[in-house]
Amino acid sequence: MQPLSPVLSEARRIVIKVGSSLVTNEGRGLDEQAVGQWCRQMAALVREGREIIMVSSGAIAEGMKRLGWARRPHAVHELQAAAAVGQMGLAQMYERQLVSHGLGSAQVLLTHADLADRERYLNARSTLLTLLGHGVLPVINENDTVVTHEIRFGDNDTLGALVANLVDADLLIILTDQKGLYTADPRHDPAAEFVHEAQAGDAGLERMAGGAGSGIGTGGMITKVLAAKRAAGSGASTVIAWGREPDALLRLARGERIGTLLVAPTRRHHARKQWMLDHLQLQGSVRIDAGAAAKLRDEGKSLLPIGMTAVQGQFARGDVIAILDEGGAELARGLANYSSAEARLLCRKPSAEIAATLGYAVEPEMVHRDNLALLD
Ligand SMILES: Nc1ncnc2c1ncn2[C@@H]1O[C@H](COP(=O)(O)OP(=O)(O)O)[C@@H](O)[C@H]1O
Ligand SMILES: N[C@@H](CCC(=O)OP(=O)(O)O)C(=O)O
Repeated sequence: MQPLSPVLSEARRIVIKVGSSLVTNEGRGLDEQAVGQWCRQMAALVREGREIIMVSSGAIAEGMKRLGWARRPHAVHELQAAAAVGQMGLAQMYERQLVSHGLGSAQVLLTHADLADRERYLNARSTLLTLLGHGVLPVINENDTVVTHEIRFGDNDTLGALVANLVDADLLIILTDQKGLYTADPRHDPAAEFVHEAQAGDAGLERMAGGAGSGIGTGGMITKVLAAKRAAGSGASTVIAWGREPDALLRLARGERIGTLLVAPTRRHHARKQWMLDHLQLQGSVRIDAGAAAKLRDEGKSLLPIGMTAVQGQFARGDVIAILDEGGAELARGLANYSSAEARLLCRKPSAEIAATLGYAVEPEMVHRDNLALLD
């Protein structure tokens, strides 16, 4: 047996994506038994302190079955109608199964526009982190009924990767109908060899995964390989594994090497920091006092409004801003929770006064420490 992998066993925040063919038993109808198995394992992982987010496909396949359609329609409005019908069944099934294993559940439907817009991105992130903080397991799908064709994620592999980026996950697990990635599509090439491990983003992987999908799902392996590359951008590694492998999730979380592991070349904090440092054009900055600077630098704390002494420039919630020390030297960069206009009103105010000052409070921090990169 291969040695245990710390990339797997040390992952605290995990996004788990399951594809349509698994969830709907190859299109025959929701596979509640399989979903029950994953829910049991996810509940056990949450109890041991891991944070789990699920991305589940299957709405269109289940909707087609409920509507009695044998073939996948091409018209977008028909796909959207099927998704609306099927999503009801998906959500009910997850809720039933998660509750039976003692977990609260929440449905989150996202579109591309939600993640492209800075403010909605931060809102989605806050909501998901709040749900995790309450021990509730979010079950995400694309909001198929409102998206137009051009801006669909289409496959949920991409959505899984973007969610992993959104919440700074350590690991993305993609469960599918194959044991993992092969050097060619095993449905068509009996000589295809299994790939145990590779580096996420390796161009050779994209050539191996060129073939189409199962016919039930939309992506095939190529979207999984590209999802791994995307997830690696924020430092998350990806595992592609067979969803019917007994106790796959528990075994992976113990570090067992099942499936294909696509390792992110850079670790999480480094990748995020690099992303912020790569922002050449900052919209503005906040100046902070010596006490706040020490909290950020020495204790790894968030920046609270009380430590801010001045605000320069024009920026919106979600923009990357510079954080300057008393002398004006750049100390850190981070994502602003409040716009420059709001921040000006919040300077030197305790967080308890944010709501009274602005009429609302989004977060107690000006920049949360998870969204903050200290300069060396
Ligand atoms: N190199 C490859 N290795 C494994 N599977 C491949 C490869 N290339 C194409 N595939 C196909 O991708 C399918 C999985 O993708 P898909 O049907 O979209 O699943 P899901 O619904 O889980 O997202 C497999 O059944 C397989 O036929
Ligand atoms: N949002 C869609 C997912 C589309 C899809 O087929 O995804 P996948 O099976 O993950 O390739 C649904 O729920 O049907």
